[in-house]
Formats: sequence, C-alpha cells, structure tokens
Amino acid sequence: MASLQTIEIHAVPLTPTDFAPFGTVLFSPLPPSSTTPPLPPPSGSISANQGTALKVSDIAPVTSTYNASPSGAPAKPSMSLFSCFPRTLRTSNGQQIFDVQVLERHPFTTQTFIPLASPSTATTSPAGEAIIIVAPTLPNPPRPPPSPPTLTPYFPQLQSKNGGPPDLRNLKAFVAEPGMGVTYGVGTWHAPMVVVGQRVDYVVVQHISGRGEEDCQEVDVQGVEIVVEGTERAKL
Ligand SMILES: NC(=O)N[C@@H](O)C(=O)O
Repeated sequence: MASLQTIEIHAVPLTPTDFAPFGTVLFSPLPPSSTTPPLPPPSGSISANQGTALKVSDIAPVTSTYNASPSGAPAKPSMSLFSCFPRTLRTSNGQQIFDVQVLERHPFTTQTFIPLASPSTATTSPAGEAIIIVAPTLPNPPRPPPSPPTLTPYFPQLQSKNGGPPDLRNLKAFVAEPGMGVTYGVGTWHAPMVVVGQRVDYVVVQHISGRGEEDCQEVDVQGVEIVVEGTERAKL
C-alpha cells in the first residue's frame, strides 16, 4: 500500500496504442511460428528479397530537432549498444517493486531501443523483459530573471521547447515482452532502461551533438514505486 508521499504505478502490457502519447512500439507483425512470408503481404507491408521477406517501412520516426537547440550546434546520427543487466526489485507486501530514482529526456532527438536476440541462457530461464517507464511533460516553469550576458549560451534547467519537468502523477509503466523495442518521442521523459529477468542487449539509435544538456537532461525522483509483478502479456 502506498503512503501519502508515494505514487504507486502498476506496470501494464506495452501496446502501440497505450504507448502512442510517448512514442512508438517496435515489434514483429508475424507470430514466432511463421516460417514462410504471408502471401499476399498484409496491408502496410510489401514482399521483398525475391519473395523471401516481408518488409514494413518507416516503422518508427528517426527525428532530430537540434536545429532548434539553444546553441544550434550540429548533431549527428549515432548508434550505440546498451547491454542492460537485470535491476534489483524490492519486495513489499508480496509485490515486486521498482523504485524510480531518475528520469531523463533527450530534448532534441528521438531515441530508439532495438533488442538483439536474447543470450543463450534464455533457453534455460525466461528471457529478459523491459519495464518502460515514461511520463508526460508539465509546462515550463516561470523563467528566472534575465542574467548578464555570458559567452556560453544560457540553457535554463529543464526549460525547453518541449516543456518543463515530468508529470509524475501521470507517469506510466509498461512491460515490453522479449523482442519488443521502443522509440521515445523527442523530449519524452523516461527512466533509464529497466530490465528484469535476463540481460537484454539493445542497439540504440538517436542523434547527438556532444552538448551536455542539449543531448540529455536528468531529474532525480523520489517516492515513485512501480509494481512489476503480476503483469499480463500484451495481446497485439
Ligand atoms: N534510456 C536509457 O536507458 N538511457 C539513455 O536514454 C541514455 O541516453 O543514457
């Protein structure tokens, strides 16, 4: 039971519709049992590779709005690898809890997490799942009085074209099944990736300029508990 100072959020299955305010879900349109490409290709897809593949184009945006950043510094596309190890969950009243400590956002870029195949240990124990934690953005707080001009561009804490701090009361937590990826929309507040069960390796695609807070902004969070246990699988 949550105390008065605590926000308790139950993680729910990740679906494209429920996640739409925050970004895009990446998943295969085909069931694991599918061994030949469906013919004719379902709506929204085409046959490719001499008929041996099904292609769905533009499954998620890859967006940069760095041209609107305070410094105007150019950004480049970046692909990195995040090997995410399982988080320690806390047990309380028989429930598995993840305590959110940090939220972050990339104010001028989408960020996509694409899971690679699970490690071979997944054959002996359940594959890793991700808890995708996101929050809407509150309006910008009032601007502080103007400060004397400096040589470096002024970048007020948590002020951006995409709004202000995260709205913790409307934070959401989603359970991504093994194999599902996500694209966080430009400036979407999210927790650093939370994986449970097994390690999950992700290819991460975004833009970067190398300008600290223009690439990533963080806020510390206290009193937000995510109830992980007992979540159901998504029906896609
Ligand atoms: N989301 C996540 O796990 N991490 C980042 O967004 C990052 O840029 O570090």
